[in-house]
Amino acid sequence: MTMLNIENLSVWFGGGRDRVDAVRRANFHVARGASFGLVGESGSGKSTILRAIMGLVSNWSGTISVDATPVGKKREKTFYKAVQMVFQDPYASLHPRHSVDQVLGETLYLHGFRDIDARVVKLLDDVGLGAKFRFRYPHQLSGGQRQRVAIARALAPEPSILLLDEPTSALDVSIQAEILNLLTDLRSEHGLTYVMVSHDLSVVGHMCESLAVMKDGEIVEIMDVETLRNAKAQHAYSKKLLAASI
Ligand SMILES: Nc1ncnc2c1ncn2[C@@H]1O[C@H](COP(=O)(O)OP(=O)(O)OP(=O)(O)O)[C@@H](O)[C@H]1O
Repeated sequence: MTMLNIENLSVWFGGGRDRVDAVRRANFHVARGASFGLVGESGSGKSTILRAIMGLVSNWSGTISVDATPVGKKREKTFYKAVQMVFQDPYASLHPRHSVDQVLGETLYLHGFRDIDARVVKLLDDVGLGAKFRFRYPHQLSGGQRQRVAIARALAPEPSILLLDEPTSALDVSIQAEILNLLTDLRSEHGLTYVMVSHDLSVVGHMCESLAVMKDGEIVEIMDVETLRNAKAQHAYSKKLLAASI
C-alpha cells in the first residue's frame, strides 16, 4: 500500500530570467513502512522535494498524495498530524530560550493532546533521552541530544511519515550512527514511513530499501538498495556517484 505518492512534481523559485527550476517532473512512491532515499550532489533538488511535500515552498505543480489523498496548495492541520520533518541542523531548529518541556509540550498542545505530561515523558523515553532532560535548554544539550529532541518533536503528533533532511550531517561522526540506529528502531516500533535526503550513499544503503538519484532537478534513476550494493546502477550519472563514494 502506497503511503506517499509523488507525480510529476515540479518546483521553481523566482520568475522570468531569474527563474530556477529546482525540481523537474519528479515521480516516486513510497510504500507504508518503507524508507526511501534521495541522493545526488549539492543543489540537485533533494531538499526542495522534502520542502515541497511539507508545504514550505510556494511554487510547485504536480500531485503529492499522502495515504491516497492528494494534498492541496495549503496544507490542512490534519496533514501535519500525518507528515513531519526533521531538519539537518539541530542547532538552528530549536528555539534557544525554550526548554525541552516547552518545545514538546507546546507541540503536543497544538496538536490537540491533553495528557501532555505523560506524553512528554514518553517522547523523551522513545528517543533515548529520558525524563531528566525535560527541563533542560538547548545550550545544555549536545548536538546529538538536540537532534533527539527534534526527532521527539517530530514524533509528537504521531505521524505516519517522517521527512529526514540530512538528519546526521551536522553531527560529530562519532554520534551519527547512534542517531541513525535510533531512527531505524523508531521506524519499526512506530511503523513509520521515511523519505531521507543524504549526500552519503553508505547512510542511504544502511537506512533505506530504495532510492532515487537526482541530478540538476531531475530523478535520473530509481533503484533498490540491492542494486546499489551490487553497484549495478544503470544510469551513467548514478555510476559516477557510486564510484565517487567508494
Ligand atoms: N529559496 C530558494 N530560492 C531560490 N533558489 C533556491 C531556493 N532554495 C533552493 N534553491 C535552488 O534550488 C536548487 C536545488 O536546491 P536544493 O537545496 O533542493 O538542493 P539539494 O540537492 O538539497 O542540495 P544540498 O545537498 O546542498 O542541500 C539549487 O539550485 C538551489 O540554489
